Amino acid sequence: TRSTRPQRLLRAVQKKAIKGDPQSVISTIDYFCRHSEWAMNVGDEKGAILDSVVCEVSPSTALELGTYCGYSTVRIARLLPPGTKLITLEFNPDYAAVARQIIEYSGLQDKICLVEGASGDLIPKMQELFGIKTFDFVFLDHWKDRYLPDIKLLEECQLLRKGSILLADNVICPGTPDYLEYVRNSPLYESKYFKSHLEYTKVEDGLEKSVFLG
Ligand SMILES: O=C(NC/C=C/[C@H]1OC[C@H](O)[C@@H]1O)c1cc([N+](=O)[O-])cc(O)c1O
Ligand SMILES: [Mg+2]
Repeated sequence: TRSTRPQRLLRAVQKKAIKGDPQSVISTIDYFCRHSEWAMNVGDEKGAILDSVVCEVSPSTALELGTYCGYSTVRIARLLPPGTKLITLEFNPDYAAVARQIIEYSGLQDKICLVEGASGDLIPKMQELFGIKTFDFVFLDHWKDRYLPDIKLLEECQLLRKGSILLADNVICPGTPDYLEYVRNSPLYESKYFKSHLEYTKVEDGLEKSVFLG
């Protein structure tokens, strides 16, 4: 049977990127998605905004919802100081299998813990599985209708603290209207929109950065 797009993306990384070099893995994926096949990575333009927020927060504990092929996982982990952990949750086992290989190829496997499963099931287990008290940084990039229920779950499980930063992809395209309405109107958050474009296109999209006020 025909290979899948994630498998073709992985093959491009194994063929063209330098093993152990996260930046070359990132550049190879961006080149593949611009010149061969579009894929739903956060991409280079929004990725630069993601980089600047990760550097500003310099998190000790970080959570990513929606690994896909591991592009943003590698982008985030390459900026984390030694001894910090990025936990990334992926529901789709085929995506997870590709992401594991891309993460390993980048050489960042010691900073990343990829867990397969539904975010709604795994978030309440973060304390027991990883001894996590609170997350300094959360990147939301999974199913768009799960953003709102999952941050409410993070609140209920007391996994956010004063100053925790949420960064959400695709708040315009495909769009997360209920999430946006919540973080922009709830007294629990201070929210800011970073205008950009849908990865590898001219379509408007953006990232929403929200500080939990506790
Ligand atoms: O659905 C998107 N992401 C959620 C991914 C959902 C799938 O991967 C994680 C989950 O296991 C599910 O199988 C998405 C879609 C577009 N898009 O343009 O359609 C652009 C993006 O940046 C996106 O993150
Ligand atoms: Mg996205």
